[in-house]
Amino acid sequence: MADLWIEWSHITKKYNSHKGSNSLKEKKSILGLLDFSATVRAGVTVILGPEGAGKSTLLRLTAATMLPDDGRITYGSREGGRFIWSRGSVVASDSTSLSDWRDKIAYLPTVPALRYDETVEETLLYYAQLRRVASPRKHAAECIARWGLAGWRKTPVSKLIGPVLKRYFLAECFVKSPNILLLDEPTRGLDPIGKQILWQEITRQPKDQIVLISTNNLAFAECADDLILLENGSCRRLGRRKYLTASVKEGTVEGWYKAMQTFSGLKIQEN
Ligand SMILES: Nc1ncnc2c1ncn2[C@@H]1O[C@H](COP(=O)(O)OP(=O)(O)OP(=O)(O)O)[C@@H](O)[C@H]1O
Repeated sequence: MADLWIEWSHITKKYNSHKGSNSLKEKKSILGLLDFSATVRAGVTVILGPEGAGKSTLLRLTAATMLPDDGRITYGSREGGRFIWSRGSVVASDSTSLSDWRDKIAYLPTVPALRYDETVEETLLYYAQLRRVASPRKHAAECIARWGLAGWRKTPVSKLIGPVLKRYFLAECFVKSPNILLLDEPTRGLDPIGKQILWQEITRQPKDQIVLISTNNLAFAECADDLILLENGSCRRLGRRKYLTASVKEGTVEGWYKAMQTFSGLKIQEN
């Protein structure tokens, strides 16, 4: 898909939290995103920000697993039309539907919910077939090999644990060959080899794909073409990584993030 983009326009999302005992429950509103506006184009964009800044909220909304309270999200491409939706209503669409766009998205939440009794090989083949990739059997087998999952090929997914399970979930996202790949904290719980594979896989993705990654791992954020800095639910900075990092003497994402921190007291916990 050529010239793909996502535009978030004045997105606000609040969560309701109920505190106290059942009879005296106090309803409290917690800010997820506040008037968030930004646009990303094809390439790898890493979302940074302190704990609770709204990184996961942004990915959830973009994956359309949750509705914003306000604002609109536009998914667009030169050939594939345009799709704009806001609070669950379609504002404008060029012959595409939300489910058409969702089919183009693979999303890895921080805590994936689905666990299958089918084997690693069966599920990855199923997803390759579902996405109608060319030669699905070969595609799934290559994915298994690349993610170092050959030893678990015949293992039911429900029996995987730890870093191997994380590698499987990542392989599942990549096997779908999506146009839009959304990864929430992909390095969390991953072993060093898994991190290396992930880096290779991200950097070898087609350049017309949008890859959005939320991470607290500043070394890993060096894989980005663009960086978004979120603070208190809003976009504080968005720009090319190489220009942003060139503005600090270290020339690294970590150096740039620390420089931003000195102005606002941002704190990040690496994993
Ligand atoms: N399901 C939920 N119910 C209530 N509050 C929530 C929920 N999900 C997120 N929040 C709150 O919304 C705010 C933004 O959370 P979010 O998870 O989007 O931030 P984050 O930047 O991803 O943080 P982290 O780096 O800790 O994952 C936080 O204050 C969080 O506690």
